[in-house]
Amino acid sequence: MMTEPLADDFGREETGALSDDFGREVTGVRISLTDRCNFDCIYCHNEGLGDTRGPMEPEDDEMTADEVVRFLEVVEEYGVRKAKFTGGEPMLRGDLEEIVRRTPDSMETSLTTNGTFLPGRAEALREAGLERVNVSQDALDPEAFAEITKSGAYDRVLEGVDAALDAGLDPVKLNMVVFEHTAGYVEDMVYHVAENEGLQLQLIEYMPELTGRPEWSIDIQRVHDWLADIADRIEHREMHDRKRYFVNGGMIEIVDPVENEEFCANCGRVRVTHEGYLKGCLNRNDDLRPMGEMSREEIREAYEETVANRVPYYGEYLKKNGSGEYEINERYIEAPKSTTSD
Ligand SMILES: Nc1nc2c(ncn2[C@@H]2O[C@H](COP(=O)(O)OP(=O)(O)OP(=O)(O)O)[C@@H](O)[C@H]2O)c(=O)[nH]1
Ligand SMILES: C[S@@+](CC[C@H](N)C(=O)[O-])C[C@H]1O[C@@H](n2cnc3c(N)ncnc32)[C@H](O)[C@@H]1O
Ligand code: SF4
Ligand code: SF4
Repeated sequence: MMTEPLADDFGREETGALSDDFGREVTGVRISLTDRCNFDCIYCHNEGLGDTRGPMEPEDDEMTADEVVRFLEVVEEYGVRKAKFTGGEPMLRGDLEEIVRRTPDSMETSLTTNGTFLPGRAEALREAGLERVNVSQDALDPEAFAEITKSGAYDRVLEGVDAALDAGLDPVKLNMVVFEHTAGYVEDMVYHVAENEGLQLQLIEYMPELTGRPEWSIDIQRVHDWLADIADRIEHREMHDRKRYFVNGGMIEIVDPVENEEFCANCGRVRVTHEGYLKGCLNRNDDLRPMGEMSREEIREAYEETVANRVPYYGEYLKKNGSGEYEINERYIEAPKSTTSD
């Protein structure tokens, strides 16, 4: 089947974006607003920061709204045109609407959430300037959902998806982690998004790097092959070189970062932890860089250094040895380039 390149969806027009030594421009930031969560998904990587379990109350170490906005204003100077808010559960932040409202207008603003707090807040988020939302929904089955998320909030999540659609936060991407516990629900989800306007599906390959349990992984190539057979059309997204399959009018995107050098070679995002550390790669915790007291000058310095030190995880930070297995490139063991935290 013909695969068509997609129009640039990653804002690589003349933005003045910084590039790393591997020619990867950074045009997006992904900000964790908290590492607290009301779910306890069995697979959760928490954006590479460890366990989400713990108290639900706001914590002192979280960046304030002012700090988040200052950071966004600074990286806007560097051509960043996409801001993604995530967590933990970002909707546990009562000031999310304020943060979204104060996000620079030049940025496409989106949110990844478990959906439970969207009823009652989706409208206000839309009014504040949020453009779209990704909602995690791993199955169309309340029992499987409860087993995976350790929560009984299935109906509430469905209400959240409806609230987002009603508020015009579309397309709503349903995020489904594909692993042993969900593989049997992929087909249902594919037809679910085909039948429901405004929905898209994002099938995320289970990443065992930070969570352990490699035995839960399934071969994502099988899902690609099945979709390629039934798809009317296939596109490539510039971000991460992700594939998008169109089935009966529904769009299904596969996020397959595990041992995927092409994915890392097309990675143009810097992450920020809820505590205000810059992070060049989801899978690493040895490249965290504090932004000090978050003065504009400190943010600029830390951001420039972070971009300059980014390396593709698969293919450079990890390299294949003689037996074809990935191991840490000696360069990054001998000369760590950053302050290490946790
Ligand atoms: N390894 C790796 N995984 C990623 C990366 N970006 C996204 N993912 C995986 O995909 C999950 C879902 O991403 P989302 O926050 O919903 O958004 P997205 O797909 O990155 O972005 P949009 O499709 O533009 O909304 C993440 O939590 C990761 O598990 C990345 O740069 N590296
Ligand atoms: C860490 S959550 C944070 C936002 C929000 N709490 C949510 O669940 O959507 C962001 C995304 O990461 C995905 N995710 C978490 N752990 C993962 C893993 N081990 N492998 C692949 N994706 C994972 C989740 O499914 C979710 O879509
Ligand atoms: S809802 Fe999101 S942050 Fe919370 S445990 Fe699940 S994947 Fe992790
Ligand atoms: S370098 Fe690879 S693993 Fe790291 S954040 Fe980018 S795509 Fe993910």
